[in-house]
Amino acid sequence: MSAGDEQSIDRSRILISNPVSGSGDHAETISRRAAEHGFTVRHTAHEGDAMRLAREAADSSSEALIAAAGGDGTVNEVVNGIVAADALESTTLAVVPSGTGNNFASNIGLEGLEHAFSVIEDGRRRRIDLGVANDRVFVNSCVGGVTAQASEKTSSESKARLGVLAYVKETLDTLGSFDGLPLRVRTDETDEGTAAWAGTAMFVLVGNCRRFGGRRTAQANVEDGQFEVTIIEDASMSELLGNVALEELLGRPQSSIVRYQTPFLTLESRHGALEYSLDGELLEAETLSLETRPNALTVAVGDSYQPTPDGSVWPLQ
Ligand SMILES: Nc1ncnc2c1ncn2[C@@H]1O[C@H](COP(=O)(O)OP(=O)(O)OP(=O)(O)O)[C@@H](O)[C@H]1O
Repeated sequence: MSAGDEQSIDRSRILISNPVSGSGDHAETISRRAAEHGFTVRHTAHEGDAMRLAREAADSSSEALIAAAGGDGTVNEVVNGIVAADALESTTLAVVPSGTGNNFASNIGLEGLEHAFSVIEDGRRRRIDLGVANDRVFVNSCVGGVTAQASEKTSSESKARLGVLAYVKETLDTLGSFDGLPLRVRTDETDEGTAAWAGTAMFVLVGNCRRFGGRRTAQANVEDGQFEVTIIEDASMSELLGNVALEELLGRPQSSIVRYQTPFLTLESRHGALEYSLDGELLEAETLSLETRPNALTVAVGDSYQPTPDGSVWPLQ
């Protein structure tokens, strides 16, 4: 960087843009709009770059507004960078949705690129919970047992009817069979030497943000300092679907669907390392220790933002 570049940098407004997220044709528009709003723009060159750039930006400013332009993966990296710089107190996160799923953006009430810039200027600031899994941070969810491929393929009709379970169904349809996750689960209420739950899970969802994806996939309250955990036990699909219908009808959990609300939990594999997805980014671990950091991240949110999914209370429907 030349001395001239150095002088033109506004250290308090940095936009980190992933040029290949989503359809990959937005970088120019975002750069132009960002410059109009006084942002210094940094483009990522490869995986991991958004985290590095966010860390540098958060480190070099006493009061930073850092915008993540991309999808959930970019947001996840940027938040990890802010945490690595130990700059949560002095940083506000903004999001300019330009990824494929943009789950986090819709969770904070953003309706698109132009709307995101108006929220940056005029939107409320809220402090939301973060999730930590071993040494990595996540904003939306930590998922085990369902592939990213399955979540991409899941139809909106299926999501509207089945919510989170649509992903499980899609996985089974995609893979034909799924061996399940051999797990022991401990929560804050587990006594020493015992497990809150042990068995083979088809699916584990540790939710932090309000929706898992789609419109009806209620997941968690993002300002309560708690994870909302859903474990789908190994069961036949017809049994599962019946239980989902019963849960909706009776308003209480059925067998094969286990739910916890807890500020921390441990997922221990009983057979080697398992693969988890943190906001869509993969992580392999034999033991995953998860805890919330309550109200840790300041975020610019749209008018439609609310911390709970559609005002639901636990257990979520
Ligand atoms: N210049 C780059 N070239 C290739 N990959 C990149 C580059 N910059 C970032 N990446 C990677 O691109 C991946 C996808 O980014 P991101 O998740 O933001 O978009 P998306 O997958 O389209 O959206 P969503 O996750 O919301 O569905 C991330 O894993 C990130 O590390």
